[in-house]
Amino acid sequence: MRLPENFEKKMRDLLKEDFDDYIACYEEPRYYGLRVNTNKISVEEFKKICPFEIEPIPWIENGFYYDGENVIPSKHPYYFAGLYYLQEPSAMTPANRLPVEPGDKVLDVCAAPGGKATELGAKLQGEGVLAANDISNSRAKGLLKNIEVFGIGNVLVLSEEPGKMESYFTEYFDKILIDAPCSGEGMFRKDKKMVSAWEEHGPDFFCNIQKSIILQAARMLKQGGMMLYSTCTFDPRENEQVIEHLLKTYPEFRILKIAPYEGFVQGMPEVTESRDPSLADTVRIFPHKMKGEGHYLALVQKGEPCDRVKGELTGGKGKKKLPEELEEFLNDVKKEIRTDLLDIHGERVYVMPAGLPDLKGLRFLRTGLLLGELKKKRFEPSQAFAMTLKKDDYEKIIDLPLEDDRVSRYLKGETLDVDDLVETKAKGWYLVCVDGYPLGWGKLANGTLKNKYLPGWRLNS
Ligand SMILES: C[S@@+](CC[C@H](N)C(=O)[O-])C[C@H]1O[C@@H](n2cnc3c(N)ncnc32)[C@H](O)[C@@H]1O
Repeated sequence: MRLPENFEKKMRDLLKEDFDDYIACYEEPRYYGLRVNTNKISVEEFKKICPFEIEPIPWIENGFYYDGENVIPSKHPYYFAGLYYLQEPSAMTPANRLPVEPGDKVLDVCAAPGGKATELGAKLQGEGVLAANDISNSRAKGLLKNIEVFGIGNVLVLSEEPGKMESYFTEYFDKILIDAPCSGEGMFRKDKKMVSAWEEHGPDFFCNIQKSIILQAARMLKQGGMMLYSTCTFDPRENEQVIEHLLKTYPEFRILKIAPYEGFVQGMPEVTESRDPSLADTVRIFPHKMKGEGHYLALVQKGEPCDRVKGELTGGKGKKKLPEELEEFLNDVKKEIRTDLLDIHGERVYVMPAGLPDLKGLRFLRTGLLLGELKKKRFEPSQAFAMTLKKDDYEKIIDLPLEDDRVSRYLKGETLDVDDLVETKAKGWYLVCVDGYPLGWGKLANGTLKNKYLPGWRLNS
């Protein structure tokens, strides 16, 4: 593989006697990873039903290697059910090592396409709020889709400059992840195009952006809150030196230890001016030391640790009178929908996360969970809502086994005959599942199921 000369020289200086092992890795195949959505299925259960061979990623409890040269997990119905996300193994580490708890207010500053945001959202287990932002509007669309497939409803999806968000969210978040835009040196083996991108915009270009973003994020973090900074690059200017910049500007921050793994390499205080020894508690992932492509992580805390104010975040404005057609639909929903948090904008009905500040003026792709739309005298539930449900959360289910060819026909958008599965007179909105995991809606009449699977998500669309 062709690597730029100045990159090789830099890596030789950085790695010294390890350089030969590192460079030899470029002759090896890349690693493919899959991360289980623990919001929908336990790891144990997933191992039982996984239709292809997987091998545990030793430092990620819900992460597995798969043979990416021979299987395509992105075409499998379980992928459409949001049971897993495909992600390079070292890229699973940042969201895994940020200690998010249910009820936290969490920000992912550079979130698209959602590899880390989906894990942060799963860790919240429906409590608290995930604000997932990406400055690129087109990339934020992919982010929204991945968050919806994962069934994360307590969410804000934004496309903003972090500098603009600051005044809305000053010291608001308990946990922040910054997976910064970077020169991508750790991705050269995975994606050869990264090499020419690096030649165009290298570490010097990115380190100034990273230094701005980390300070902007720092101002949105609560006292006692934790922030994890990560990149998929090796250059010290984008890693230890960015953390040094944060500590210099805001001395109330300190570096925390990251839950260890034998393959992790310590951060390098010697590549900074301050030589602060606590930089050794940051983590470097190198492909010659463990089975992952490459990353850098630093976990920091602002001020002294303090308990999150537990309990209910302030809710909506009391019980609301709901439109009849919505009430009727909700009769079939067995899980609690907080009607005090419902927000109706024209036809669209949302369940908002509790305790949000006024967000007017920010660019959003989604605020809260889109429950569905009020059409003339009827309510149409959304695809996103279907994905947040478990099989037992809804009264009317069509549960197809994986081997049933109606699974792929449903995912392709076809109308299905299901008279063998429902009573003759059954009708209305049905939640279609594969092996008990919801895929989307269908509308039943006379034994025929009209396909309501979201057109843009269909198999082969
Ligand atoms: C490394 S990628 C994020 C990958 C993502 N965290 C994941 O795991 O799927 C960096 C992202 O930062 C976004 N970005 C670039 N500059 C930004 C800025 N100033 N503020 C917020 N996001 C930015 C890019 O559009 C890009 O999607």
